[in-house]
Amino acid sequence: MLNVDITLNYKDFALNIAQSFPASGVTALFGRSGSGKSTLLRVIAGLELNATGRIAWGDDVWQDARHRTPPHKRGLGYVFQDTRLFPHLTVAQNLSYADKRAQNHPGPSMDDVITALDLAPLLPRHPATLSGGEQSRCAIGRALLTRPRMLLMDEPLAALDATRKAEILPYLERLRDNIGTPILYVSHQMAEVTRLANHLMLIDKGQITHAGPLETLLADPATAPALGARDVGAVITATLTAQDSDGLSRLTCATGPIYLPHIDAPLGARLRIRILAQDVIIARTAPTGLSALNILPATVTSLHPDGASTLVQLHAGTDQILARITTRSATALALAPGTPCFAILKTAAVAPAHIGDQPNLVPHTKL
Ligand SMILES: Nc1ncnc2c1ncn2[C@@H]1O[C@H](COP(=O)(O)OP(=O)(O)OP(=O)(O)O)[C@@H](O)[C@H]1O
Repeated sequence: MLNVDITLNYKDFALNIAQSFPASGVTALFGRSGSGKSTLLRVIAGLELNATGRIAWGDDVWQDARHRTPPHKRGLGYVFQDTRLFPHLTVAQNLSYADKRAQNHPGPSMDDVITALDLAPLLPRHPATLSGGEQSRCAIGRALLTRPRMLLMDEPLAALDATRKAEILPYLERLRDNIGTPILYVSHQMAEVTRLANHLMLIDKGQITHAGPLETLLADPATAPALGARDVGAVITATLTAQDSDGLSRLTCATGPIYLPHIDAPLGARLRIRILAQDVIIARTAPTGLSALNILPATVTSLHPDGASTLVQLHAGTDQILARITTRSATALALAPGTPCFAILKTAAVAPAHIGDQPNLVPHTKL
């Protein structure tokens, strides 16, 4: 566990953080531009000399009033959007450079990293001959081979276009589930965060406003203002059960089947699906003669009116769903906590980028 209790004052900005960071899985730090994400990473790394307070990794105190552990002795790894690979070295040499200087902590072997990131075909090449996504994979591999206690990733995919990003996200899911190095992941892309993170922290004006398991925070209407109207939406867990001949994939979630455009995953895969609140509509009775295929029985948990629109939190089996409807409709349907209803989701509303593997974490010590 990383414990941070620090203050840092710039002329027009103050960072005030009192927070514990889990030492497993992927913790996403999400906030708008200028909220303090990169500054917090630099404080943890020991690069902000004006930060006051205490930082400790378990019993190992990195900073207090009397002492400050230099950055290179904290056992942290970094990945930035600028990959910073050594241009004169091949991929293999970049990786062995890190391997030879590795910290004396548990961590993945060279083979583990090459397999997880599919680096074998790239080993003889120089960074300049690689695509942006390939360079990112090498940079992540190199950082992991320093066997860090924690990997700090500051918008590592920000320089990539949507296609390259989609290519690299499955590799990051694989790292999360197979390598076990805890990751603190800075992003302002909610789609990326919901694919990767199992823990979420929202930061605003230099303070962490919400922290908790990703599923819980995304289903909490209190976090909606921090996420912004377009990004509000819960995640549900579903199992891929069939590939239908008309091109749809059938999944089973807590309250029954749902159908989505073809998902390229093996049958039985446990998937995490992000459902945006703006894509869900609500009916009091089971609709008939409707084109939408996904009609989930649910119960209203709470209502959160905000002017003309109302955010409705629903329970659908063990899943929670958020729906944004007009306040007029919420009144017309007489919705109240406990009201049984149906949550309706258009099949095409779920973008492929919003479907990922359900996290299946391994403990760090497995390695
Ligand atoms: N060295 C500095 N001196 C003065 N102000 C700074 C300094 N570094 C950062 N700031 C200010 O601190 C605030 C937080 O910056 P930071 O880079 O941490 O934000 P961020 O959340 O990472 O943003 P982005 O998503 O745009 O990268 C900003 O208002 C920035 O202008």
